[in-house]
Amino acid sequence: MAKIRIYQLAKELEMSNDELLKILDDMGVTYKSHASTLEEDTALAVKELIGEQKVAEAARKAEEARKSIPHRPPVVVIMGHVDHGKTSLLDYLRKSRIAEKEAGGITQHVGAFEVKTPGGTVVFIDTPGHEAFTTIRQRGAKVADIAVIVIAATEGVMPQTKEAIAHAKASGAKIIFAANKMDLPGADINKVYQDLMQLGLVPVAYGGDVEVLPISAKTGQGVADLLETILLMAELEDLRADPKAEAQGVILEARVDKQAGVLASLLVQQGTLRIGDYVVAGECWGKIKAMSDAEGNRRTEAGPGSAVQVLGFSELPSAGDTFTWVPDQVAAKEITEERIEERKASEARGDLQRARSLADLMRKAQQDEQKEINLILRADTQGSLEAIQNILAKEATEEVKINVLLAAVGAPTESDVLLASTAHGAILAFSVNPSGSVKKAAEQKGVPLQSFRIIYELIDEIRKMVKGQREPVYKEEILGTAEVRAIFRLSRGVIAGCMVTSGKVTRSADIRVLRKGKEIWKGKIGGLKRLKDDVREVTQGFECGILLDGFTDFQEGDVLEASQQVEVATD
Ligand SMILES: Nc1nc2c(ncn2[C@@H]2O[C@H](COP(=O)(O)OP(=O)(O)OP(=O)(O)O)[C@@H](O)[C@H]2O)c(=O)[nH]1
Repeated sequence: MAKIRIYQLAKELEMSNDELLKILDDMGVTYKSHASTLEEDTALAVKELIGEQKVAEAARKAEEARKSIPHRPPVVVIMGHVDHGKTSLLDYLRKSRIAEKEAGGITQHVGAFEVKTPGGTVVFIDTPGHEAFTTIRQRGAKVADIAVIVIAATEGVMPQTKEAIAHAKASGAKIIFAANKMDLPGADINKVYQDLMQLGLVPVAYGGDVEVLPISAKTGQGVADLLETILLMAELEDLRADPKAEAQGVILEARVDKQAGVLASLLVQQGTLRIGDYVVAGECWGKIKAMSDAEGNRRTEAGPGSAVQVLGFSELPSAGDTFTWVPDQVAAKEITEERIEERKASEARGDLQRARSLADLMRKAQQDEQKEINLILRADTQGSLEAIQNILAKEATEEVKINVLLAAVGAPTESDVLLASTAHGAILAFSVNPSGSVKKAAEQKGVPLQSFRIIYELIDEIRKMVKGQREPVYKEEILGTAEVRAIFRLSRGVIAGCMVTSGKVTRSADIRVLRKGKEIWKGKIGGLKRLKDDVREVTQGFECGILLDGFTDFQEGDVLEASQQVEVATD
């Protein structure tokens, strides 16, 4: 930028001459009039200053806009080891809520309920345990802001307590511990403190920042303090939601009622849902015909933090799907149809890339530029677990952080698979055998699960994973061949009508076009059809239509050779 006159710069910066002159005064720049020329350096400095001011102004406005959005109640899930008192605590909270109401108040299960306290409202997810929570999380929806993990003070931290901590951490929820059963003579809160310390969680009572509240779900002792702590934590989190926004939230549960039809419980997270609104959730849509809340009251609208049961979905939505408001039926139908099409196309393409080993996971993580690898460790003894964790700590590098979600004694469980699947992690098992059902679950969800018997093999695997040494070696495997018998020129491309003459042709295969035995093109398939349907593969003896990605110049008699790259074991 060369020299510039003040009025020119003012025009460029879309401000008045006087405004710019004032800025120059503040900067200590001397001038005669608005027609004076500014040195290049000065003009640049002015521009920079104005730029900074604009950014600051935009940030201030954004913050102001955020602050004008009202607070919303925190959503809490209760987790913990079996029999530690999750259901009892939920029951107590539910009852205390009804007690305030007139006698005879009925409740209905709508997936969540509100507890009103003088300090504010708290929404509790009405299903204890992490299964429900994780199923919801699996679909990518964040439901709970805070997890209350119940620990019986008569027993202390138990295996599922650790699992619950891992689940809560993986979801990004804040954690509050409730040391339960304090009414029993055997209760010892110090044991709970010490057990938590062992996990690296330092309770407030020991100078740390981990909240541990003594309660009794039976007598209700401490429950008010627990609610207060939840609300305090929520205040720090500054949770807000705009009731005027388009309604959006999560499906908590759904079922078919023989008389009423599809009943879906949902939690409104943003905006206000009203009778007559159209919504889409996954591949389903609905027009809200009726809504009712946990008190059994009919509702005409539901704002942020409300859990309601709604009537009006066309089909059964899945728990964990997010729902969003759409303007009308046309939009609702179009969006869901598009989603169904997309899913079918991706299934036909065989898109679902699944990591099968740690090395796969590592590579995928690198592709996604993910810097953390999430692992679940399972071993036969505490000693082996510690040894493995020490090794992991040593092997992690600047680039690759290893995050142990859960390290526990015993065989991997289905809940581990859920956790790994939500966190895109892997399970390493040492000297423990995963059951058949767990292996199957891992397979289905695409979670790498590797078992080791010899510690050095496990160390080796971890090293390779971290150092990314295990460069995959691929070899080509011929799947089959198809012969071009007819050529169809359509608006969307040229389709080769083929007969599969050997093996099979799959949608994801690499294709070589051979003419008189010579390769004339190589690439991918753009579409594979049997009759009118998109298919994943066609086997020998069947006819199919093949559309290639970037090749249209077919001739009858051309041979399409399908192959795929397979990874060769290097050790
Ligand atoms: N004395 C006493 N007993 C309690 C308390 N909380 C729960 N219990 C009892 O402990 C047992 C287990 O409580 P639940 O609430 O069913 O525990 P849970 O964690 O929901 O158990 P699962 O649903 O099986 O995982 C029941 O017999 C309860 O009555 C408490 O604060 N004090």
